[in-house]
Amino acid sequence: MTEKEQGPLDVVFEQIEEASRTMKLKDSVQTLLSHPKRKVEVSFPVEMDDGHTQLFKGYRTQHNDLLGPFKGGIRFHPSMTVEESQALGTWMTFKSALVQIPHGGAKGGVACDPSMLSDRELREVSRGYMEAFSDLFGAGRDVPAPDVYTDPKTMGIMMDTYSRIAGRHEAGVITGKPPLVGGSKARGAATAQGAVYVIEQMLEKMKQAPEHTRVAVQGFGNGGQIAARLLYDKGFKVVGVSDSKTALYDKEGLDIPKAQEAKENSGLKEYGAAFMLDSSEDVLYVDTDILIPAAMEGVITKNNASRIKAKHIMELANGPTTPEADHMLKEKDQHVYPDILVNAGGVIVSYLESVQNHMNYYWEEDEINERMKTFILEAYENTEETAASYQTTYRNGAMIFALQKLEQALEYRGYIS
Ligand SMILES: NC(=O)C1=CN([C@@H]2O[C@H](COP(=O)(O)OP(=O)(O)OC[C@H]3O[C@@H](n4cnc5c(N)ncnc54)[C@H](OP(=O)(O)O)[C@@H]3O)[C@@H](O)[C@H]2O)C=CC1
Ligand SMILES: O=C(O)CCC(=O)C(=O)O
Repeated sequence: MTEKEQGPLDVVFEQIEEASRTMKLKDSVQTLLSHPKRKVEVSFPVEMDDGHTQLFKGYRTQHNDLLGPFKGGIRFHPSMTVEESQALGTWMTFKSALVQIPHGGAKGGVACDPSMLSDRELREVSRGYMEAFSDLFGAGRDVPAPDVYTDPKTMGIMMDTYSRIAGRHEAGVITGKPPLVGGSKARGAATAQGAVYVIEQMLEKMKQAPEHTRVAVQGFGNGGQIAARLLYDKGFKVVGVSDSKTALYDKEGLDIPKAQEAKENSGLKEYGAAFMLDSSEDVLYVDTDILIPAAMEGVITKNNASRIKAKHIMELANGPTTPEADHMLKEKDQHVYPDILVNAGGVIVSYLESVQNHMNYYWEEDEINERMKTFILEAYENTEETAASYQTTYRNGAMIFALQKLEQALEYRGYIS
């Protein structure tokens, strides 16, 4: 199989395999921790604006709930499949275990292109998905959240749908809701904010100032756009950004508020033709200290890893780097900070949102961020220490730490002795 054909499920299986081999995990335990508890595929009808009824396919993989209720986002994307939900759900299990929150892993989504749907159609797709999975979801069972092309509004509609079915207010069924209807004040920026804490910690260890640090970001949505802005506000030189259509580059540093305004209006191209790279993908290859892939899986492979110049790759997206690319980058002394650490701010604040929903009492943004920072920086230290003790990569260190926790949970819950 060539690297190009390696899908996210092959990637996550290979990552588990490598970590298990390094820590000499028993085959039987590896098998228990690799396979999902449940994979569900549904079809549900939606009446479209032109009067015809369209069938949509929805997915949810509940990978593992040893440490607590299943947890993980819902993605609306044309390429969504049950295999992708399994891969993403598996990463969620490892992420929750690494950052030590009491949750398991899951992920789901709908195969659709939200940019082609009206607001009403999108609302009906959101309601249809929640209705189809209402038996699986619930606080204490499986608590979804936003992912690619879903947002707080989607979460609010899904919470409302579930509450209607339950016949009572059920804020805790989903996280990432608008704060007015039970959301956390910090969840919107949490994924990016968590990555910023990790980046700042790394720079502190290297004694490097933000002003002398260049960053390029692939993806200009919830994760990428907010990360670019937070880093710009802290004085980093954000030399490159991209979305699915356009990449911008300025070696002197882009004006990120201006790029955000362009994105809000007609698109990143409005920033100026002089700053546009030939293709959106080219943002990966610019001269930068830190590269932040913040879009989709499988963007750094054996076919292009040799073109990456960044010394540090901070995976804000899930699964952007394939195992072969990981090894090529390591050979060139380029460090990959893994997704399950770097983008964990989102799920940590989601967990804190669940806690607030249970208490029905809501903290201020700074308080939530301080709590999240403690979780993510502890995970950073555990990743580094585990990697050092096994003389391996940060990815492998993070995976090993998570496997150790999950193996312990198997024992404590009576599955192994
Ligand atoms: N939202 C969250 O809380 C969390 C998200 N993540 C992960 O972060 C990543 C991004 O998610 P999020 O920011 O929420 O998603 P969004 O939907 O908010 O944004 C996605 C961004 O990626 C861009 N994009 C899509 N496809 C490509 C492509 N092929 N090349 C370049 N850019 C592309 C989109 O472009 P355009 O604007 O043109 O559509 C958009 O700017 C995903 O891997 C997700 O799983 C991880 C943890 C939590
Ligand atoms: O906030 C959550 O519960 C999960 C977010 C997510 O899908 C992810 O971390 O990939």
